[in-house]
Order: sequence, then structure tokens, then C-alpha cells
Amino acid sequence: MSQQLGALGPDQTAVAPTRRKWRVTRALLRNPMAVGSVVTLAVMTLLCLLAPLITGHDSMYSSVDHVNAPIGTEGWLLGGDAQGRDMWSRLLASISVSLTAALIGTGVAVIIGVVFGLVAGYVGRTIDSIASWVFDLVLALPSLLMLIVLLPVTRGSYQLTMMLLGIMLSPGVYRLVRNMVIGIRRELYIDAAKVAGLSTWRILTRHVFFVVRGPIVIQAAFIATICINVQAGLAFLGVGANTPSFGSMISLAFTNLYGEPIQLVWPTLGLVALTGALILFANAYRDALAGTTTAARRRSRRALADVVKRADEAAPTTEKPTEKALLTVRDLRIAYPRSDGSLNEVVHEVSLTVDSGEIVGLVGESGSGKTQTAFAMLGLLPHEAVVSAKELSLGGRPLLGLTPTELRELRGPDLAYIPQEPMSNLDPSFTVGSQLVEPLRRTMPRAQAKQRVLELLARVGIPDPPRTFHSYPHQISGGMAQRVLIAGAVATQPKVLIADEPTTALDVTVQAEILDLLRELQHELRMGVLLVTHNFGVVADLCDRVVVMRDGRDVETGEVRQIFHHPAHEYTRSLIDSILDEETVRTDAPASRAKEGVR
Ligand SMILES: Nc1ncnc2c1ncn2[C@@H]1O[C@H](COP(=O)(O)OP(=O)(O)OP(=O)(O)O)[C@@H](O)[C@H]1O
Repeated sequence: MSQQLGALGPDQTAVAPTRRKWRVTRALLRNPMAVGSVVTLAVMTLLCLLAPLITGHDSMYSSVDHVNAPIGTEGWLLGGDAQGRDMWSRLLASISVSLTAALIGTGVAVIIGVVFGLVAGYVGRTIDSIASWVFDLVLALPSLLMLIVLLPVTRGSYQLTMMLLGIMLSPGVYRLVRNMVIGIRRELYIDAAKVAGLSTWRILTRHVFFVVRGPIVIQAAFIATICINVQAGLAFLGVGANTPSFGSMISLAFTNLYGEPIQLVWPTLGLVALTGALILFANAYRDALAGTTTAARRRSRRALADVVKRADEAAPTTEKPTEKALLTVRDLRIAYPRSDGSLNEVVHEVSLTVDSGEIVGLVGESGSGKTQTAFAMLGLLPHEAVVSAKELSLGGRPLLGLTPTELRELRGPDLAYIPQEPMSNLDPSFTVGSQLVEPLRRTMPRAQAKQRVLELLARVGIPDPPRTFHSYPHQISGGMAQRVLIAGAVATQPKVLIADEPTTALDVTVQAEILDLLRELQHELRMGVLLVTHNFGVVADLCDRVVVMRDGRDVETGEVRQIFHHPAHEYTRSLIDSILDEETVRTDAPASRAKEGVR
């Protein structure tokens, strides 16, 4: 039986822009909430456009004979209000006013917020300071009070009022866009676009706006509901009394509440349907952007349960976990939900063991599933990952289904990790020393923890431990950062150490030193080590056993020596062949000379 089905959440898989656009549209079409809200909005808009044809009277026309006329009176579909006006035509006119109010208010807020947010976030410096100061000032103004105070200026025109409201709501859009732009302006693809000679305008509109447009749509839908409600609220208070509006309809219905309570129902229904549709659409759009909906999540869970059940039935296992295996993985599967609820399995039935005191290499080309497998053991997979295994245990203790607290207790004393990118795994806001002392504080006093960290820094070959202790990550080199992380990983003398390509980000000489250090520490502490790498040379240098992965499967497992001499799988052979033979002397001419030769 599988031990656990992982939790599901938004799928953040990166996909090409066009495919992503269609994925969002498809996800919207499959979501009843999105379809329902769009249909509601479309029907309301259509009714407004057809109002002159489907209503018998102008919304302002009043007939004494039709004061409080009952529903179904000929030519007065919903009857008459307390002033003898056609409720049906007033309802449609109110929808039209609300939609116009939403369009004006949202349009102004979005245009101002997006333009200034893009420019301030991208250009930064003085423009950012001035714009942020102005928008903070606008944000501090009490919007509703300002709209009432400015009535002499707007003269009750709801269009002008909504323009002012749009200005007052623009800081929300500005902040959203600015913060997102600041987050992406240092991305490498933005630098690449600059180097490719794209103008700032083109970068902003093509690359930056593309990323922020989704959240803007969601924010715009919420702003539209605010505009509709504010317009109705002001009309309820009597502002712009000549304009048909949900607010004025509700206000009049209140005066007639006991005589004709039904008159309150129509505008309330209209207001709720309009704002409800906008909010539901925003939620559905957010789900579609995130790539999954509740229904899709349910479908994914069912799909995985089926897959696991079929696998269990088809191949009842007779394999028993090795007695002495410290870390055991049996038939590990990892999948991610697609937006339609089906599962994309990226790791298929991978099995491996790591014994105490041995180094096992997990080798394979990029994308073969090595990191996913390692992260499953560490409990570091994203929460949308769907994980199952016949066994995933450390020292006999199951690793799947642990609570965050149980996982925290396990990491450190039992299981430690050395990441691929040393620099991005150190927090730039804290000194190296404080980051290393913190985990040790659980088991020893601060002074002792500091002493231990200084010893560890010396042990991993840091030349001046006190100085490095007080340095910030940007003040040390990549090689030193990796030594620091190794010191942190072995500080608690873990039983198993998982090292994910620990030398990839380092230059060749430092790589060799780090591998030597790992070998020494493993020997000293008798740890089991799982070394994730794409380099068979590293495996040959360091490992006792190796598991070869390809396309999410373990294609070959065995002793390193055995596999080097007799690789059973073609893929393993090609990986071994790809090790650079240092004895090989180059015989072809360098490209520059070859060019000369051509001339
Ligand atoms: N959050 C995710 N959602 C969907 N698929 C994912 C996710 N994370 C990883 N994958 C997929 O899982 C597969 C295995 O990725 P993994 O990072 O384990 O490969 P790897 O062998 O470690 O490669 P590398 O050496 O480049 O790090 C890839 O195809 C990747 O696209």
C-alpha cells in the first residue's frame, strides 16, 4: 500500500506563453464558476443593450396610474414603483449605470496604477520615490468622504465621481504592479532582452507586462465591485438622484418596505448578481492562472489513487527492505496535477537504498528526476506534488505523511542536505555565523553553539573562521559558501546526508577540494551519503554504489566498479563514455585557425 498521497495545490509549471494562454482559457471553460459568472455578466450586458427593445417605457417615465402597480401589469413586467415608474426598465438602466461606473472607475484605476507601477518599478530611483510618495498620499485620503466633499465639483455626475474614485483606488494597482516589477526586473531574461537591444518600452510592454497582467485582471474585477457598490451607496444617500441606480431603487423600496416588500427584491438581486459574478470570475481566473481548481484537484487525487491501486494489483511486491538499509526508497512516484486534473508523473517507481557509512551516487542527465527523488526524502517537494511510495523510510521510520514539526525534528540529527547553489541558500540578511548557530541552539546554549560552529568552520577548511563567522554571505566566495553549508549540514552529525550536485556551481579546482572534504567528513562521521550528480566522473571518484536515472526511472543500480566495467544499460554506457578523458590530446585545429585555413 502507498504510504501517503501528498497535498495538492496550484500548479506553477512553466509553459510557453501561447500554450499558457490556452491553458488559462481552457481552465476557465472547464470551471463552472467561471462559465456561470461570464454568462451572468454577458446576459446582463445584453439586456442593457436591448433595453430600448424589451422595455415599454423610459426608466424616468412616471405614470400616476401605475404607482405600486403589481408584477405582470400589462407593459410593466415587474410592476411600478412608489413613483409610478417601470421597475423593469429601471432595473435594466441600473445595471447599465453600474456597468458604466465599473468601467470608468476600474479603467482609471488600472491605467494610472499600471503605467506608474511599471515605470516606477522598472526605472526605480527618484521616479519610484516620488511616485510612491504621491500614491501613499492618495491612499491616505478617506475615499468615500472625499467623494461627498467633492460633490460641488462633480455635481452629482456619477461618471465624474467614478473617475475620482478610480484615482483613489489606483494606489492598490500601483503597489501591486510596482512590487511585481521590482521582483522581476533583475531576472536574467530581462537582462537578455536589454542586451538584445530591445527598447525599454518594448521590454515593459512585452516581458514585464506579460508577467503582471494576470494579477491585474483579478485586482480589476475586485475594483469593479467596489465601484459598483460605491455608486449604489452614494445613490442610496441621494447623490445623483436623477440617475437610475440600484442604490436609488433600494432607497425608494425602503420607504415602501411594509406595503410592497417585493420592490426591494429586484435591485438587491441585480446588485448581488452583478458583484457576485465579478468576484466569482476573479476567483476563477486566479485558479486558472494558478493552474488548478478544486474540481481538478479532486480529479488528480482520484487519478493518483487509481494509478497506485492498479500498480499495487499488477505487481504485488515480494521484495523486502534490506535489514541494514538506513534510507529505503521503494517504488517512489511523484506526479504533478495538470490544469485538467490529470497527472503528469515525473518520477516512476524509483527504488534505492543508502546504508550507513556508504556513498550512493544518484546519477542521470538533467531532468531525469534526481532532485525530485532527493526532495521527496527531505520533504521539500512543492505542496502540489502528489507523492506515493511502497516505502520511504529512514532507519525504519516512514518519511511520508510526517507533520512539519516531525520533519523539523528529523532534519538535522537524522537527515541533512547540501544544496546545489550555495549562495542562494544563505540568507543575505544574516551573518554566516548566526545562520549556523541558529539550528544548534535547539540542543545547546549559544556560547557552546558558537564555539562548535567556529570549530566546524575550521574543520571544513575555512582559513579565518572568526572572520567568516561575522561575514555576510556576499562577503565570501562561492567555494567558501559551499564549505559553510557543508559545515551546517554536518554540524548535527546526521545519519544520512543528501548532497544535490554540491559542486555544480563551483569552478573546477574548488570542486575537487569540496569532493575531498565530503569524502573525509563521510569517513569521519560514518554517514550514509546520497550524492546527486550528473557526472559519472564524480561517481567514480567518490561513490560505493550508483543508481542511474533516466526519464524519471531507475534504469540501473549496482556497485560502482561493476557498473563501470560492465554497464548493462545502453544509457549507463553513454553516461560513462561522456566522462572527459584527460589523456585525450586534441588533434583538430582551433576554430580560429580552421577559419584561416578556409581563407
Ligand atoms: N513543480 C513541478 N511541477 C511539474 N513538474 C516538475 C516540477 N518540478 C520538477 N518537475 C519536473 O520533474 C522532472 C524532473 O526534475 P528534476 O529537477 O528532478 O531533474 P534533475 O534530474 O534533478 O535535473 P537537474 O540535474 O537539471 O537538476 C523534470 O521534467 C521537471 O520538469
